[in-house]
Amino acid sequence: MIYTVTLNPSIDYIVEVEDLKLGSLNRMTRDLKLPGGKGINVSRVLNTLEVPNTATGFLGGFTGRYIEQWLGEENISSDFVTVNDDTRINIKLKAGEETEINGTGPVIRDTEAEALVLKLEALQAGDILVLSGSVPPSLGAAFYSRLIDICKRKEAEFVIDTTGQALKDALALEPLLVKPNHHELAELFGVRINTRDEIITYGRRLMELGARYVLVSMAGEGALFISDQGVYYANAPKGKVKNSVGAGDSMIAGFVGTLSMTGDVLEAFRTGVASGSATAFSDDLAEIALIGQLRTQIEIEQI
Ligand SMILES: Nc1ncnc2c1ncn2[C@@H]1O[C@H](COP(=O)(O)OP(=O)(O)OP(=O)(O)O)[C@@H](O)[C@H]1O
Ligand SMILES: O=P(O)(O)OC[C@@]1(O)O[C@H](CO)[C@@H](O)[C@@H]1O
Repeated sequence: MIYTVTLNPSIDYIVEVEDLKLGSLNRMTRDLKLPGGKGINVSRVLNTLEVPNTATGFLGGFTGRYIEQWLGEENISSDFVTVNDDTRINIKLKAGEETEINGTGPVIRDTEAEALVLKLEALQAGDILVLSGSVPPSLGAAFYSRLIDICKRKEAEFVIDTTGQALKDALALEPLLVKPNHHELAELFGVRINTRDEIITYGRRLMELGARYVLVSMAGEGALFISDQGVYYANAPKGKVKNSVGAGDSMIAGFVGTLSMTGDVLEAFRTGVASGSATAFSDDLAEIALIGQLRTQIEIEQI
């Protein structure tokens, strides 16, 4: 079974404004409230791909209830810890460019944190835990390490999509997959990356540090897949970008879901790229018809 963990979910409030004027009253031309948070996005795309999974993490208040109801309506299995404070609302402002304003997240009390730890004690050998997104400050940066410890003890696998020290700490614990974009990769090693060869050099470094599979996404420039079997490049399909929020999460869902169902890493890579692009070309997350259509446009070449 695949479990996704979203420690800091959100309602993504997507707001479109024609010509943003700071310091004035602006009227929205369109707005949309979507359930968000990286692990929740992964669960929604896994569900679209008909890959069994359960979403967990923390949800609270009216915003938390909105997300829970939405997931219920999509028949997504969920098992969140209910927290006292409201789940955050993240603003995704579209005014020509995309600007994001993310909340820090609610306070998570010790008893609430322990309730999640207890839920994850149910993990079994062979399960995959997808840990995605920011950690609410009240939990402390080391919280992911606690969850990974449970994984290791239960002989489950884990995927981690986070940044900075939390990602560095996780690498030594041998994640199944990490998926930085090329900017995050450069930031992680404190370098500038200008060429594909440099991306490969630092991507390989992630493997040497402990990751089994590394995906480096490059938005419209496609993606690289690095494992001990070699390095592969996939082009990104062409299309009109509507909303790239969640493209990276969709890529993780496509990769992990296909890998768990087929064991074929290159098919997993192809579905990952198609799922990421299908989300970039949609208002909400990827739908199955578009994922299928885009899969046929992806060429994978070994480098
Ligand atoms: N402009 C685009 N055109 C085509 N495909 C795209 C585009 N942007 C994203 N994608 C697809 O989504 C995948 C992941 O995108 P990206 O590299 O932006 O990840 P990310 O930065 O983690 O995304 P985000 O943080 O927006 O969820 C890419 O590898 C590609 O397949
Ligand atoms: O603040 P975090 O946890 O780093 O990221 C949260 C977030 O930006 O990530 C998702 C897209 O990947 C959105 O649904 C959500 O708003």
